[in-house]
Amino acid sequence: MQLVRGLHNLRPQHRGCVATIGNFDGVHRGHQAILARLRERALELGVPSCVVIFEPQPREFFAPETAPARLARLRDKLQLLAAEGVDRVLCLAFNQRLSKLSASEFVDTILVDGLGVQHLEVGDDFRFGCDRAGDFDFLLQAGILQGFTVEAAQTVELDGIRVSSTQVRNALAAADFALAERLLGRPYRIAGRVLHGQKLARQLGTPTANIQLKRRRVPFTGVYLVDVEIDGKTWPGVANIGVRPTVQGDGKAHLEVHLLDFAGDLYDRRLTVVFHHKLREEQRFASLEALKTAISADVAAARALAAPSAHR
Ligand SMILES: Cc1cc2nc3c(=O)[nH]c(=O)nc-3n(C[C@H](O)[C@H](O)[C@H](O)COP(=O)(O)O)c2cc1C
Ligand SMILES: Nc1ncnc2c1ncn2[C@@H]1O[C@H](COP(=O)(O)OP(=O)(O)OP(=O)(O)O)[C@@H](O)[C@H]1O
Repeated sequence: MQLVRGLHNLRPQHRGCVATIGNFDGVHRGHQAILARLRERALELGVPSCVVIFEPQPREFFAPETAPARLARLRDKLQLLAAEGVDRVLCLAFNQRLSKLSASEFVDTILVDGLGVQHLEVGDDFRFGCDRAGDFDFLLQAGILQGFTVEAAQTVELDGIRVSSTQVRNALAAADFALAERLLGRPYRIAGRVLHGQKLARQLGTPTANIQLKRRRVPFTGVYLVDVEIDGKTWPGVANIGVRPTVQGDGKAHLEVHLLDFAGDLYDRRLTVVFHHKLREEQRFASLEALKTAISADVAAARALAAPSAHR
């Protein structure tokens, strides 16, 4: 899959494609359906498929404080899109200039002049352009005038509710990982490389692998029973995801995991954490001693749940 960053990096050979536009945070089952249809249309027309995404996402640009935490960072989104058979991603910087483009300027500069789009696949609720003035009907009309077709992707619902990134976030916040898995079509995972921490954990009696998150905010916090995948092997563990209020870190989100039955060096290794069950909220303890006692109880609780006889 090819990544093109910015309109200015589009070349004449990039013209002619089928495209879709959106945030694609999490690449959930609704997204997967739209991408499957896009792949079909690309094959029929004999042109590449292109997904147009924005960085930052529009809500993060307009309201950085209240925009929801991302389900996945850009690197993971690109991997998921590649796995869905997308040929090309056009990643546009969402800035003042882009936010001011009217719906027709958006169509002209990005879709027609930039991509030479032949077919556009979008959800029927898709809105775009300054003040979100452009909608599906606007695109249909523009397509008739400018020579491209537009199709509304079939809405994917689960139990009567439209699948959306918002619904996945809500499921995760409620620690309903089974629902998140049904919405995503795969378990929710966070992957990253193991960094050196403050080396406090050993003093606390529970060695932890600190996984680099490369983002300030995460969609949920707390202490969880997890599985950790390392080079194709899976280990049960207990994880804390949050800001670690007791040790007053840097205010950034951290993901730390203690593997129940593993001894060895994990520094620099790439781990994938799969969340199963919430044990408790992250707390601010009065002392490190109190934190140590709580972590021992977490490990015991995780062990009981992870035991082969326990059903999870
Ligand atoms: C199972 C588990 C539960 C944790 N719960 C909390 C918590 O409730 N509050 C908190 O401030 N830190 C919590 N932590 C994080 C510890 O503060 C952290 O592991 C410790 O500061 C060591 O950090 P270091 O690895 O960077 O040295 C938890 C860690 C683990 C492994
Ligand atoms: N359940 C769905 N069924 C069909 N198409 C969908 C579904 N969800 C999103 N889409 C379409 O996929 C494209 C990308 O969607 P986008 O990621 O912007 O929204 P979303 O998943 O609904 O997220 P949010 O909850 O943040 O609004 C859009 O064209 C959108 O209409």
